[in-house]
This record gives sequence, C-alpha cells and structure tokens, in this order.
Amino acid sequence: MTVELSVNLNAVAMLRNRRDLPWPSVTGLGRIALVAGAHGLTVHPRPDQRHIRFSDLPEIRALIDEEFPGAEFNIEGYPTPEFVELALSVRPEQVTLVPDDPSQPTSDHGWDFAAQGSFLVPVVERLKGAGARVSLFADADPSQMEAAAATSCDRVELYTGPYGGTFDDPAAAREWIGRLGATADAALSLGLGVNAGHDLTVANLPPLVARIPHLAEVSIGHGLTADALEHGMAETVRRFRRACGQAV
Ligand SMILES: CC(=O)[C@@H](O)[C@H](O)COP(=O)(O)O
Ligand SMILES: NCC(=O)COP(=O)(O)O
Repeated sequence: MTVELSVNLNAVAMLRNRRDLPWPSVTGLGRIALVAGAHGLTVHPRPDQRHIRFSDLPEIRALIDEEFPGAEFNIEGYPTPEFVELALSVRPEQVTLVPDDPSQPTSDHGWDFAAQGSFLVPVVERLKGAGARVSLFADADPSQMEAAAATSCDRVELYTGPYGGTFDDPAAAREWIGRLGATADAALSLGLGVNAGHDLTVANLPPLVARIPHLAEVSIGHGLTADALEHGMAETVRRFRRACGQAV
C-alpha cells in the first residue's frame, strides 16, 4: 500500500506574508509539489489568516482542477460555521477537523471523542453530505477510536507532534511509535482509514511507515519546507552569484 503525501502550504504562506508581495507563491510552490508527485495539497486556514489567506483557497482549487485533476485538496481546521462554509466553497476532497483554539500557535492535540463526539456528528454528516472525505485529528490513544468511529468519520489523522518532538531520544520515540501504532490498529479494526501528521520529517517518517504500513496519507508542511530550504540553498546561492555577474 502506498502512503500518499499531501504537502501542507501553511509554512510557505507564512513566509509570503512577511511582505506585501506575492512570493514565495503558494500556488507556485503547490504546483512544484504536484509536478514532483505529491498526491495533494493541504492548507490549515486559521481565523486570523496568519498563514493561509482565505483568498488562497480558490486559487489552489483552480490549480488542481486545471492542471492536476486527480490530486486532492485537504482543508484542515476547527469547524466553526464560517470554516465549514469556507471549506465547502472550494469542494475539498478531504476536510480534516482539528480541535484548535484560535490562540494556539499550532495544533497540539487531537479531539476528546467521548466528550466532543456529539458536537462532531452533525459536522461530519454535513461535510460528507457535500462530498468531502472527513478525517478527525486524534491523539495516540487506542481507547478513543470507538468513539471516533461513532462520529461516522472516514479517517482519523494521528497527531504525531510528540513523536516528532522526541525522535532524538530512542526510548521515547519507541514509546510513541508503539502508541501511534496501537491507535492505528484500533482505528483500522473499526474500518477507519488512518492519516498522520505534525512535525514529520525525512528522518522520522520511515519508522512510522514501517510500524503503520496501512497509513493512507501523511500531510507535511514545516519539516518539508525546512528540507526544501536546506536542499535548495546551494543552487539558489549559485543563481544569485550568477545574477551578480560572477562566473559560477
Ligand atoms: C493539524 C496539523 O497538525 C497541521 O495542520 C498544523 O496545524 C499545521 O499548521 P501550521 O503549520 O500553521 O502550524
Ligand atoms: N496535518 C498535519 C500537517 O498538515 C502538517 O503539519 P506540519 O508538518 O507543518 O507539522
């Protein structure tokens, strides 16, 4: 089974937003990701639009429709009525619901399905009724998967932040892989698909995929953008030296 890669463009959008300029281009980098074989693009618009702007969404939709039919658009966020309308306005292939408070710097936990299931059920129904696959952000806790399945979601997205954050400590990383793997096993046994994301990197992804070979998709932004900067820096310095008139 192939683990699909959805490239999260939030970090690119944040860099763009430093200036009142259109670059780096969110759709331009999205195009490069899709040409390189990414299965889809992910965005996580927040109410203050500090990363992705609401106006980015139709442009990304048009990019996929016009140039990459078959690619997927995954929209993540907390399901306020405004978010649900925004997401549905661009006909996403997948919506990932995340229990974020607007003041959180980034996503840092999954849903408490036992307590929040009744809030999620009508939202899941609305999104699925409009044709979107629905994934719910979940902590590494197998005991929550029955309540997750009771919402009628299609998938859960395992929150991998604590795994990514402790990857340099082998004992801690093993512990988190164990918990994530057990949660994936529980989800799969209930008929749910399993996605994963947050702080994933080229280094920490292979052990996760080895433990959860049935992962459907990973969405990666911060680590992938950092990797692109690091691995693109040498060629870019050469291009700028040429622009300075140097023989390179
Ligand atoms: C749900 C999740 O883990 C990601 O969407 C993450 O929140 C990315 O958003 P930022 O890169 O804007 O923190
Ligand atoms: N769903 C997780 C995601 O889209 C990206 O998270 P990160 O790689 O930016 O931590």
